[in-house]
Amino acid sequence: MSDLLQVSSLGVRFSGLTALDDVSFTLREGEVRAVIGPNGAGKTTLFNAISGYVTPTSGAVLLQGRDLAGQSPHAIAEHGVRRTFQNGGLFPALTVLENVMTGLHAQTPGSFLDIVLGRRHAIEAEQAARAQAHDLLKLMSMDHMADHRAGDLSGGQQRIVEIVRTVASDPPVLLLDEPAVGLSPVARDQMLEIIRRLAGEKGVGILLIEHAVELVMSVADRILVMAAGKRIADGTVPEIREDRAVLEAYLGYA
Ligand SMILES: Nc1ncnc2c1ncn2[C@@H]1O[C@H](COP(=O)(O)OP(=O)(O)OP(=O)(O)O)[C@@H](O)[C@H]1O
Repeated sequence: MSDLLQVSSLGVRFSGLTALDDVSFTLREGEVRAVIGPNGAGKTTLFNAISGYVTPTSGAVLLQGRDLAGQSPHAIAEHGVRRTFQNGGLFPALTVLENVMTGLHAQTPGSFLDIVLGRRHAIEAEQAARAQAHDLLKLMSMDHMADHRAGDLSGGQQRIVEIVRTVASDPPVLLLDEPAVGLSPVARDQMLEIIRRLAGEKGVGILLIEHAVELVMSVADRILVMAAGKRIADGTVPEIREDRAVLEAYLGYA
């Protein structure tokens, strides 16, 4: 599989504090890549720098060869690097299906006015979007919730719908910030399954911040370990389990 994203020597400094120090890694198509590290390691800063919410002080973020570093969050999302936030904000009064359709909106030709005026191409586009949203919900085993109001769903279900909405536009890269935090064991398993399917069946490259190490070990293909703004290890699950620097710096024993 080819590299989708190449992060090279990325650095972020906040007036005197180096929050991210010369971090490099790659993300392949269909790969689940976890980023772990103790509090203050720089994980959120890394996500913010990749998605444009903070401006990197140095380095590059190449998406399929094109450098996105320093562009606005909106431009980076348009290029296909999408992220979810811990409280992503679905439209609570809309149904699950309608929320997913809002994620397709950018791809759907035909303005609201066209739809209101009943113009044929707009109606066809709307029907196609509806069918596509259903397919996506089915792929994520959420189709039975399609007509529920988003505001009536549990927190975990809302987070799943937010992920479905985020991937509705087929972004090549998805950044997930602690998707499983606070979920029940059942919802957590469902979330893991969804992450695997997005990578395995849709080929999305997924970058995942997660504190629950056992969850990371069960879902990630490769793990980037950070401490104090630096990359301290990078490798497959067995490699990371054996890595001395990780055991010492992250897990706290020598
Ligand atoms: N906007 C900011 N201004 C100044 N310092 C910041 C800012 N954002 C983060 N930092 C600092 O940068 C360092 C890295 O923080 P960051 O939030 O990226 O770590 P993290 O690994 O995500 O931690 P956690 O697991 O606690 O969320 C910390 O020392 C933090 O205080």
